[in-house]
Amino acid sequence: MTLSRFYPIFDNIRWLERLLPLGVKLVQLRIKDTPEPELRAAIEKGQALCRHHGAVLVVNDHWQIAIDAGCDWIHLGQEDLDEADVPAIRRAELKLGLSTHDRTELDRALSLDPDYVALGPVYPTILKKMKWHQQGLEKLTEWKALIGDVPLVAIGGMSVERAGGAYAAGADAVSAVTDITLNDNPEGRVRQWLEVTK
Ligand SMILES: Cc1ncc(COP(=O)(O)OP(=O)(O)O)c(N)n1
Ligand SMILES: Cc1nc(C(=O)O)sc1CCOP(=O)(O)O
Ligand SMILES: [Mg+2]
Repeated sequence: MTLSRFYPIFDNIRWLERLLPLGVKLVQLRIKDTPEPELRAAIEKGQALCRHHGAVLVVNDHWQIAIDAGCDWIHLGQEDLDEADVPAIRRAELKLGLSTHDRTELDRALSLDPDYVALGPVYPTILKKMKWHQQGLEKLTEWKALIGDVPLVAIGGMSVERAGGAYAAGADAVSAVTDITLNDNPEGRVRQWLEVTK
């Protein structure tokens, strides 16, 4: 299965309603601090919107709701893995993307036979506080050599202008949040992303 090269991440379904019609084919719903009924409804709606637009939805963190809602993909970080029932995720035939930041995390991720591995933050990110400042493009090249055919996602401080460097360094897909959501014209920015990633 080939992962779409552009992989934006949003924190609510209003972004999906706005941007899926432009042709985004892979998107993550990363919803934090939201009570269960609202969260479940958002994931179900996100899945329906993605199906309608022929896009793939990746649900961040909430693996049980993703299973219940019949979703196809889940993304988990290392702390999420401490709590998640990976065999249940596999039994439900969800594809699994995993975050990595160092070799120990990569070894753990690879032991779980992931459907992609994400490396970040490639550049400094303003979205969340992290103990890693920036990994750099060289680390993407190192990761790609280590993971072989497993798709590699570059995340953290990515922009339209930086995407080419990440692909050249070995990334198969590039994720972005604030490059789109803080842009004065998110629709225009997504069109630029689609142009550089086609
Ligand atoms: C594509 C992608 N890569 C990394 C992350 C980060 O996941 P995690 O470390 O679990 O942190 P949170 O996003 O849950 O704060 C991601 N979500 N997506
Ligand atoms: C959610 C997330 N995870 C990261 C990691 O390195 O695991 S970096 C990141 C934030 C990405 O946002 P932006 O594109 O605005 O920098
Ligand atoms: Mg997480």
